[in-house]
Amino acid sequence: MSKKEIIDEVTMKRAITRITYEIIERNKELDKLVIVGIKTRGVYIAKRIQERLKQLENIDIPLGELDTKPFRDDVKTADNTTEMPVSITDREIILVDDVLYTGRTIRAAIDGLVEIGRPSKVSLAVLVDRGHRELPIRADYVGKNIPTARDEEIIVHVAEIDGADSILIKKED
Ligand SMILES: O=P(O)(O)OC[C@H]1O[C@H](OP(=O)(O)OP(=O)(O)O)[C@H](O)[C@@H]1O
Ligand SMILES: O=c1cc[nH]c(=O)[nH]1
Repeated sequence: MSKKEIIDEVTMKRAITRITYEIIERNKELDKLVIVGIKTRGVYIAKRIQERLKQLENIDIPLGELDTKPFRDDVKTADNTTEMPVSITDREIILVDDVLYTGRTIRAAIDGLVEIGRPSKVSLAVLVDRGHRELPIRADYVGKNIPTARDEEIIVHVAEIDGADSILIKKED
């Protein structure tokens, strides 16, 4: 097994900045947005986007933290640790995650959202799309498309949890 860095801190920051510019370009009513990070690491990517929107547009967009575990189709947990600071009904949600793979986490995330409100629109931003979808789900904003083999793994490190920002690929030898 080998682990190799494929995206460094600077390139990861640029990718998040580009996603933020695309969100600004495609959303004329920024004050309707709610950013929702998927626990765990999606929350930290969501916070970076929120900070960049504040720097670029001087706007405070509310940020929620979504627990998808109670809505999974494999191993479910009973308690829901979702934290949402505002009502999401009639708001435009930007769901944020670090990696998009099979799409099953996003399917669960949509269930988690509709349980607490009725958004007028839900879009998806991911730092990495590694392919291999098992459901008809696609991202609206993609930081990096990284083609992978099924037996590889993409590992996103964020400074807040892992000590530094970086994206690694894990391969079986
Ligand atoms: O498209 P999928 O096949 O559902 O895979 C993508 C999900 O897998 C990872 O979550 P993980 O469960 O490893 O949690 P983490 O964010 O806490 O690392 C990643 O953060 C995505 O949420
Ligand atoms: O490679 C993968 C697949 C799912 N989730 C990850 O974080 N990485």
